[in-house]
Amino acid sequence: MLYLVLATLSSLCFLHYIITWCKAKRLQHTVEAGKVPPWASEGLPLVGNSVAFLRDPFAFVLSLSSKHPVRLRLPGANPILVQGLDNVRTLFRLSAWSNPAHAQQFIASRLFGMPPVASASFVRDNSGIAAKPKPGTNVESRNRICHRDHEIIRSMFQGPELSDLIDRFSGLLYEKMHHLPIGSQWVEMPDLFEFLVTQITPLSIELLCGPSLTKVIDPDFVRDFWRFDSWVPTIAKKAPRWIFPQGYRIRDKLIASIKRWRMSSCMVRDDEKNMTGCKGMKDKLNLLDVDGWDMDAIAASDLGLIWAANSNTISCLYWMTYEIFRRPSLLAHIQRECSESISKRSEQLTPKFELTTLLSQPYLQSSFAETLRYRCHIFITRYPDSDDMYVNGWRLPAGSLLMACSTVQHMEESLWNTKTYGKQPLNIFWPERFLTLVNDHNYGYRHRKESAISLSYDVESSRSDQSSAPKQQPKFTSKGLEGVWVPFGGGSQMCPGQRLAKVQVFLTTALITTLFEVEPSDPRKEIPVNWAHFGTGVAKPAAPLPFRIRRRPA
Ligand code: HEM
Repeated sequence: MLYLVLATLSSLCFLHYIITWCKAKRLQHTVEAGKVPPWASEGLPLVGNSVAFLRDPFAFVLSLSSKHPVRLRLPGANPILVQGLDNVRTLFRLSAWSNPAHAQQFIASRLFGMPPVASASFVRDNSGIAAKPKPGTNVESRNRICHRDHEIIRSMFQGPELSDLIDRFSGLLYEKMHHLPIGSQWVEMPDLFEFLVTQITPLSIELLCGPSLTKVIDPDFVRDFWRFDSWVPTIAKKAPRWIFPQGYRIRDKLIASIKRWRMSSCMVRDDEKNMTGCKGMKDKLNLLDVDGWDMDAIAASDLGLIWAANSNTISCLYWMTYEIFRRPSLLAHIQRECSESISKRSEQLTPKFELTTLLSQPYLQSSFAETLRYRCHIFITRYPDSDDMYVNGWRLPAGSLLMACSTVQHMEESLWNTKTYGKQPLNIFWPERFLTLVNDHNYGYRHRKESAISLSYDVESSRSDQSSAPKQQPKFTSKGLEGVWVPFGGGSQMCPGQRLAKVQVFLTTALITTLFEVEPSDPRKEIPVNWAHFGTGVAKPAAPLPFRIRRRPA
């Protein structure tokens, strides 16, 4: 009897799957303008795509057709996943049509604990992010939170304050690396991720908030910050506080520390103001005049910014150093490029790098690009709230949550050259994907017959592949990657911190590879990914990577 019930149920599920699949296919081939995307094929009638998504999100998004948008049935939301290169490009181009306020409200209150009375100010403001309010809106200028927040962030990370931030980060990093208590003897370390987190996070936080938050107010802040980071997927899925009190308790503690730091900064004498953080963080205090905002709201918003500034960048730094140190020939290229970038005015003990030269080195650039291609799994969201959005014949109804997924673009075979002339499949880290030879117009990553470089970078062969090194100097290229390589999103809402992230990752990699020898305990060990974080940004490792380290002779 049980078998009969099970057999009937699975037949029904299969039938349901076939019906939704056929509907999707029929719609895909319909030419009528303004068709709404079909539902993705689903196995179980009531739970939609939730089970498949929660069980293995990576496999799930790759199992969907990658050519057209589909509607998903997920827990608590029915977003439209925008797929297909032209559709993703159009979505990014139409970013200004979508209203980021809803995502901002969700992220600020749900993820970073902003009181609802303050986070509601985002959706009360329908005047848009531009300096000029949208026609027909009538929001008081002090309540134009979307525009004011956007302006503070833009001037901090893309405007005049950026070069100051870069200089300060460089200074802090040189100091840190010079004084790291590691000498000429090997030191065994339990985990590369923990090492980078402990060394680099305090610098990034000091850059924004000055030294007192992590040194005086709360010496456990960095440890708690990364504990909170591990709870982000759970909290983002609206898990209730009474079931997971620990994650919320850590968040409350971080917010309380930031609030104490904010209060203490207000009392600092004028001649000590440079100890209280960067200009942008001070400008954020002006938001206290927005209706509903108080110091709790500012502290929650600060936590969001500290998270945005650390979580992805340090994870990217980890995967990039992990790949470099397990591939001796790649390490040799990187060390050569770093040595070429050392400033002539450098002292012997602490080499200083010419940033412009460092940032344009081909192997550093291609390793960074490939790390983000391979390891970044982020949902980039857009929300058309008042009008339907039209994307290449598809009508995306107003009020729908639209998502593009970096994984879909980064793993789509038809967008990348993987087959010819020794090129590597997309499930392998291979920086040469982004390299081409000078005077060769057949770009490495695109699907073309001729290939630029055919180096093999698997761990096995990397120890002996020096002989196959290209005779010409390779060149980094990212031409034509709009909508294909999307770790920083796209269009007018693209990540404002990408320049700073690049400087932080390049400079830290340069100093570590120049000053230290680092040996993973087992270079062949593939570090598994913690898929719970899928959709939130650069992947987190699911296992420690023990290594040993010693200072290289000067
Ligand atoms: C490898 C490192 C990073 C990655 C992969 C990354 C990725 C992203 C992505 C995909 C978005 C959404 C873009 C869109 O909607 O089109 C975003 C937004 C944002 N990122 Fe980054 N990011 C990184 C580093 C940083 C850094 C270092 C900062 C600041 C110091 C930063 C600050 C922000 C902020 C404030 C936003 C929200 C912007 C807004 O709402 O207008 N990010 N980031």
